[in-house]
Amino acid sequence: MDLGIIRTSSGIDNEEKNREEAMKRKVTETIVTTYCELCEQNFSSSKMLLLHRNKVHNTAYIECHLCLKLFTRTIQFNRHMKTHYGPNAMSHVKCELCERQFKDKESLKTHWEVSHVEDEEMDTEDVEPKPEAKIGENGLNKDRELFKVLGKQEMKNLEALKVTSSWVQHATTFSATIDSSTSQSLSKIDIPDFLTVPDTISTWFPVQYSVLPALFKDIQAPPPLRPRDVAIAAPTGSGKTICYVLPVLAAVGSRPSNSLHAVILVPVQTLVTQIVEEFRRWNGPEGTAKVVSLSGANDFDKEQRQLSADPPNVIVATPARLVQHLTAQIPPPIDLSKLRFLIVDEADRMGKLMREEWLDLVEFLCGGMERVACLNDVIRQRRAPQKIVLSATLSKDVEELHLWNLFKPKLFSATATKAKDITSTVPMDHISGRLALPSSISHRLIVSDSKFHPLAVYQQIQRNKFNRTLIFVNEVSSSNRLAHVLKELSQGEFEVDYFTAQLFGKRRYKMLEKFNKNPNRVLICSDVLARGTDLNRVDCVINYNLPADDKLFVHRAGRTGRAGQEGYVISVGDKETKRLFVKMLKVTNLWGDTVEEQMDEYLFEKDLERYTKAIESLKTIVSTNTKTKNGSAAKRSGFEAKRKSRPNARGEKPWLKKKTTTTE
Ligand SMILES: Nc1ncnc2c1ncn2[C@@H]1O[C@H](COP(=O)(O)OP(=O)(O)OP(=O)(O)O)[C@@H](O)[C@H]1O
Repeated sequence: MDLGIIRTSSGIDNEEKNREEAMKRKVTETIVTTYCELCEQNFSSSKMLLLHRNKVHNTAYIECHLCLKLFTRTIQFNRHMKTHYGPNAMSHVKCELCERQFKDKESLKTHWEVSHVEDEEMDTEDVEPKPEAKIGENGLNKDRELFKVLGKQEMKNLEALKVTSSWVQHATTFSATIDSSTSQSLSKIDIPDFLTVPDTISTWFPVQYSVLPALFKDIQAPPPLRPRDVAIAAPTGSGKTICYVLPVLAAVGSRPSNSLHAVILVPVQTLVTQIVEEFRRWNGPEGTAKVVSLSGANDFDKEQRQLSADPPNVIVATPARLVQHLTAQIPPPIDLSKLRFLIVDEADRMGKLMREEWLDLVEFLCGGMERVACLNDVIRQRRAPQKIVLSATLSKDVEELHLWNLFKPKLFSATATKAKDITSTVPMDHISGRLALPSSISHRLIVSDSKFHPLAVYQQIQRNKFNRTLIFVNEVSSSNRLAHVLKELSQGEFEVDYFTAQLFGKRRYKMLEKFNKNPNRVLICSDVLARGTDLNRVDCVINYNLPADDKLFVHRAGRTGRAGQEGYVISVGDKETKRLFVKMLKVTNLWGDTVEEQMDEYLFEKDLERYTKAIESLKTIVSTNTKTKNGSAAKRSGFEAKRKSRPNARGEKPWLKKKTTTTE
């Protein structure tokens, strides 16, 4: 026996021990990043999860044959191929057995040898004909319920399964339509007597009547462990804001302590001011709860001083500004350890990177809200804040919902609106099972030559005598030009303003206040106002440029027809844009009730003269602007030359120094 390899039993044991310790270390080190909603198993990477889902739950995935990345949805795979491998990336050779794509015949040949050759050998056996797929009692293909026997490779086309979380399927539903039959009287819900009901509120809307009792119950009789998180999916303008304003004020109470009770996060500044206003409406003039807004509209240092001098009970903020305050100084001036509510309005607008950008930090400062894996976690996190996420287009996608790390979530979802029922064949990608416009909104598409679009918009406003009109454009430049042409055409019939993200601070609110207070207004804006903004009685929303997707169409349209009032949406386009528009809206049947109106050239004749004058004056303005821009550039260079000609701080004129020639 070679002495070199004599190993005492202890030697073997040590090795075993080291190996076990290494395994334990590896297991503990693997950070659980994701888990399977269906069998609650944890996985160290989304790729492992996808493979598990494909193997155990038969959900399909598509693998990019070039970078081997996995996708659960074809649309993601196509987008990946187009962005990474060019527009014709998809036109590759396809393996007819497993339908995988390969960039050329060579790679297909190697793939075939690797993964199908043994099949051919196996095929030489006389394989009995495949039995008819037996359908189980739950309507699933019984074959698919059987696990594959190890060592038996069967490449078969897997059907994509729509994986929906159980809590999404068992939602508490309410009517999406707001009228006298679905609203409830105020006496049906007991609200704390220190809250003042605004005069405009006379009944509870369906979403409020469905959500408020559940949240008030968790406040009046707190459960032994943390209360269940809540998700709310209701159409635009259905009164979702009050669903969290009242519970937060009730939790703060009539004699508030100095601790922070609630943080409300919204995607844009305009919403911060609007929600603080809603708190003030219910909080009454004395205002027991101290509500503070943190956003780019205020000065950062002033906000910091206010937070340290007078700690608030409620913070309404944009995520970026909140993180700025939480990381500006250690310890942060905001104490999240006693938070009762963490609320995110327009949740689907926060984007996929929100967990990296702010959610992890906020959860860490709330005392840790890691994914609950056992009872010990539940007990340790019993003081964690209750999360409430809301949106009119909350996504149903399991991965997106998974990002919120909701604790035993309860979903409150609107049922289909009367006018927009959708057949079951339409892919339901949104929580409420459908993208829906409030039934009080009607949509009209004006098809005309693109050079007459401003004139078509003017004629629609003039013909329908809209009192307040919101016009959405996609570029800032078109808002200025459209505003100029409409001013020239209207000649004082109505006021035209334009609102873009370039407007800062108080000017935004002054513009909105002017629009809210005065009649006969037209406000041209970008999508910064598309979500959540609650403007006073907007009669009509005009899509001068098409929205980027169906969700944005719903949010833009939701600026009108709020609280059950009547609203009109007009989209302006030419034949090409109509084709794109129909394609975008047909999938979720938002195109269902659209009325199409063809505006031919003869309809514009009566205003053609004024229109050409308006275009001429616009051209002169644009050309003068470009001249001034060049001029200022020239001036700037002239200014540069003058600046250089002046003596420097030491009174020297370095440019006069003669170049000293070195003589050897
Ligand atoms: N019970 C009620 N009775 C009368 N008006 C109400 C009631 N609840 C809300 N409103 C009014 O309805 C309008 C829309 O409310 P809110 O902004 O909360 O809707 P929302 O669902 O948040 O809309 P969005 O999805 O666009 O954010 C507001 O002007 C609000 O004052």
